[in-house]
Amino acid sequence: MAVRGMRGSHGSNMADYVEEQKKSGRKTDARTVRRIILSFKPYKAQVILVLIAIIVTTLLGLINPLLIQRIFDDAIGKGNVTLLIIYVVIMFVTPIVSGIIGVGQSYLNNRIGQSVMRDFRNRLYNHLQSMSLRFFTSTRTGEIQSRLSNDVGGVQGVVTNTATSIVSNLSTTISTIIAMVLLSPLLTIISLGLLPLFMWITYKVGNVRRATSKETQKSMASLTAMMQETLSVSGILLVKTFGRQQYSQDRFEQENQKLTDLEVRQQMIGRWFFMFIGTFFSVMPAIVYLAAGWQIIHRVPIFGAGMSFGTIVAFTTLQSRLFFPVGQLLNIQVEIQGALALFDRIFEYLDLPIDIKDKPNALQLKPEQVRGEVTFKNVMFAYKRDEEASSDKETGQEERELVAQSNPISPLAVVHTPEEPAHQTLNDISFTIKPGQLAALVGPSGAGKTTITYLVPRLYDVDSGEVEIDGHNVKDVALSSLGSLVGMVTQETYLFHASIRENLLYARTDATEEEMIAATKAAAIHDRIVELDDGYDTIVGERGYKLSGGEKQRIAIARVILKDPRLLILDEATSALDTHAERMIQAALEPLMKGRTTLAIAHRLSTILSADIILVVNKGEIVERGTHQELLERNGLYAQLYHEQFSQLPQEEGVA
Ligand SMILES: Nc1ncnc2c1ncn2[C@@H]1O[C@H](COP(=O)(O)OP(=O)(O)OP(=O)(O)O)[C@@H](O)[C@H]1O
Repeated sequence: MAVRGMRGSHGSNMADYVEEQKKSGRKTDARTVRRIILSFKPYKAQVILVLIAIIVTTLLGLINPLLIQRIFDDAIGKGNVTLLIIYVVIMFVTPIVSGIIGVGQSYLNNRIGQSVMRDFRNRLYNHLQSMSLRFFTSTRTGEIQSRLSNDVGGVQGVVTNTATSIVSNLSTTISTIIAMVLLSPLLTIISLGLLPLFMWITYKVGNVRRATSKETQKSMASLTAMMQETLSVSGILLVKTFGRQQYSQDRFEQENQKLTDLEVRQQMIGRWFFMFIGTFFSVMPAIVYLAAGWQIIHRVPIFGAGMSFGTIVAFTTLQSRLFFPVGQLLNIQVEIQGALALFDRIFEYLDLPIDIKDKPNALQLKPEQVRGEVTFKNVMFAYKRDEEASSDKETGQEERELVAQSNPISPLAVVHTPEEPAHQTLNDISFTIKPGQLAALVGPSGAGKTTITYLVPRLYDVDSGEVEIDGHNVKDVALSSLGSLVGMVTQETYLFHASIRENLLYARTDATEEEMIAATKAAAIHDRIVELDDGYDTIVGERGYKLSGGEKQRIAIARVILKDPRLLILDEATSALDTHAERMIQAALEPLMKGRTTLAIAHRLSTILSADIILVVNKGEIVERGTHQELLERNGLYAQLYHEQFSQLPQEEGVA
């Protein structure tokens, strides 16, 4: 198993876990099993009820075979009709009672099993929601979805049926064997002598099944990721505009074929073995007839037990009763081994350490009490090498390289050699933005502007130095509190596949209709929305693709206006809009920036002209700072950027 992805401090828990797993497969198995059992704890009462039901039905199941002996030897043998009728009535009633209990038991089974699955899905989803951005930038979305759906779905059968199936089959087996021993120890030894051998082989088959199962899930995740990447709006756009349909299809078909082969292999593992066991159990009665017949004909009571016809019939009936549960138990063992692999994958995600979380007693800052001063003090930051940051430990270097060759846009495609040092993204960044001020970040592409903005709402944590809001280190502030203080308008607008109203109210579910309309009016989008067929109830496509770029941006701006954050982070879109659309955006932004501290990655002349302070970023450092006039006079990088990029922009845009 590739474990490279889990090196470094962020992955140390996982690395230990995997190391341990390698060292002692059995110990981890025990640990996995213990964790699975723990997940049943909230349903203890129901589990006990199921156990009782199982024991009762098992005992009921023994009554009929044992009665057969009595019917032959006591009732028929001695010509007692009354006894015969009594026994027959009992034989009628027992299966009915046991059947009714069985129905109740399977209802409980499903209830418990499904509840455990629900808990797993909830835990996984909640845990993943708490993971930092770092995790999502280094893991394929499809991979995450696959764990939530395929893996959890894969263990469903085991969780709903296997536990009870084990108990019920085990108790049937044990009780039947006891009854068999009571009838004839010799015949029991003859019939069951090979059982230990079967068990051992089954264990081996199970191990192979487990390995294949892990492979299969990996392949399934890969397929899901591929679908997710190429069948999304952006993905299909890329495929079509590059004319790479054939290439995508080939890649998909290849992985799909691999999955098919793996599935077939998984189903076929141990098939021969189970055929052998089946045959063995079918011919066993013949051997019993031979051994028992021999005893009766030659009148040789071995182990002191005399053999009767009743005993032979009862014994073979018991024996046939044994075939099903033993077969099931052997099979279950194999299935459990497979399921353990899936549980390992689920637990792996649940064990991922959360790197950005609240301190104990984290500060809750009330938005109305926050003045909105933002300070960076000697901030150092580097994106961890992908290897360290990646939580996707299944994806080793080889796979990354493969992905890189086949899909250069995948986040996994970043290939680093282990010797490559982490690149310092931000170096000694210090600045203060006073309450209500507008600070504009300007600088060449890749300079680190976006990264600076990410540190304010703690999407990433600084390596050293401090980021403060009103003098409080953001690391001391509760994340939920930061979330309500900071509003972000990103370059790429993300809208849910829902109505415009729902998308707007996402910012504040309790906003009134008037507040919502005031926000859309401020963002200069209200008139456009009411023109749409369904007005505010118009459904926007995934990522809002049915709206134009400028409209989407204005909806996103209205959404933030509705949220009314104390601090605004604005990443102005670089995509060129026509002058009219630009003016609309401009009109939308002005009320948004008013009265709150704004940190803007500025691409518009109007924004930099109205900025209280311009911070010029280059290669992770602030190289110049000041107002537009001051910086022009310095004739440094800003002046150069200004002359190259901004001074050619349309004049009206420059009017702040
Ligand atoms: N998730 C990430 N993992 C690793 N490196 C990253 C990540 N995101 C950005 N970087 C790198 O960090 C550096 C700064 O990126 P950043 O996005 O902050 O630049 P920027 O100034 O905002 O650029 P642009 O104007 O093009 O958006 C770049 O070299 C970039 O490649």
